[in-house]
Amino acid sequence: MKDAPQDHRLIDGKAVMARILDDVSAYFAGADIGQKGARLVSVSIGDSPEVAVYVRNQALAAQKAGLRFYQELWSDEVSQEECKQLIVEMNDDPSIVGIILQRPVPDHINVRSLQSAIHPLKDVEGMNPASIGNIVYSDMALAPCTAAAAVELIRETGLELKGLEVVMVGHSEIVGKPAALLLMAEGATVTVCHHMTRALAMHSRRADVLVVAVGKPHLIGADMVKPGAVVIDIGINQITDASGKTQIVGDVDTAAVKEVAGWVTPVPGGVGPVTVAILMRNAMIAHQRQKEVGWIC
Ligand SMILES: NC(=O)C1=CN([C@@H]2O[C@H](COP(=O)(O)OP(=O)(O)OC[C@H]3O[C@@H](n4cnc5c(N)ncnc54)[C@H](OP(=O)(O)O)[C@@H]3O)[C@@H](O)[C@H]2O)C=CC1
Ligand SMILES: Nc1nc(=O)c2c([nH]1)NC[C@@H]1CN(c3ccc(C(=O)N[C@@H](CCC(=O)O)C(=O)O)cc3)C=[N+]21
Repeated sequence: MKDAPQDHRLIDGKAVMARILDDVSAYFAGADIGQKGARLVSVSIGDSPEVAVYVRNQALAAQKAGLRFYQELWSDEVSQEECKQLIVEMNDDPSIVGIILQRPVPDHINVRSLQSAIHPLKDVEGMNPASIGNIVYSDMALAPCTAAAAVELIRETGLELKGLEVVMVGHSEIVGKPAALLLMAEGATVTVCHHMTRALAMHSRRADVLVVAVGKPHLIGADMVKPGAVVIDIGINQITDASGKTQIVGDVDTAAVKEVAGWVTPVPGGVGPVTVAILMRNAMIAHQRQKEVGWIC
């Protein structure tokens, strides 16, 4: 059975997304975006099913936000140099407000070096090392989208993050590490767990807020959660059930955990939509900054 969205323990990511997109579309409706309009460009290198869902939702959200959206699909045989060259051309194109480099990329591509080639003013995903560096200095303007979405959803509960025990499970560059930094900046006491952590449950059971980004269905069961805690499920996993139907689930056993936790984000309908909305908000911030420095008139 599907979880009913009106269940008060489930945080409604789609409602949060709608609210953020309203603000962004009001901005772009009032902003001078020139004759060509403002464009967001998504770059995928090679085909990947997990990227396809994300890109589809980005295109829909961009439309709602009043942005044009272009999808570039580069061959998985493209060279590092060619990619860099194409990114430099996009940096110089005033009609492009932001560039998204979808992950994963093929093995022969150095993703970090390509991410560095995206100009920080166009880095709407906040993944350029310079942008990541800014969050160490607590400058959160262009923060990585999924990490920022996790913070946004915790705020939705009305809880003050200051002083709370937060346990972050997963320490990837794209999600876990930046989320831990953002949560620290919010005043939480953050413990970061990963595959070498001994006794994960011992840590997770102490958490007032448990944030999970691993990619393993049902990693977090009810016995691993403190009663009344906030559980933010970032995982997106495609599974095939007993009847052969494919389904998207997170890293948390939502049905069981919501009987113990105070709040849980559902998958789908939780972190995913808010991630996409934050990307649009980052595009708005990027546009404002590009105007301030005279990149666009
Ligand atoms: N909703 C959204 O917007 C997004 C969702 N995702 C989803 O989030 C999940 C994580 O993504 P991503 O961070 O990119 O994945 P990665 O595979 O890059 O990272 C997974 C992390 O989980 C850790 N880990 C692995 N096994 C365990 C374990 N048993 N206990 C604790 N930690 C463990 C790994 O640690 P170690 O490195 O030490 O092995 C690693 O830090 C995926 O399901 C992905 O699809 C990702 C991006 C955006
Ligand atoms: N550079 C980069 N940044 C990313 O943030 C990134 C990436 N690469 N590669 C792929 C993963 C995956 N990811 C998703 C984000 C939102 C949804 C999403 O909107 N999901 C909806 C809809 C699901 C559906 O339509 O079935 C939901 O959870 O409700 C999905 C997947 C971002 N990722």
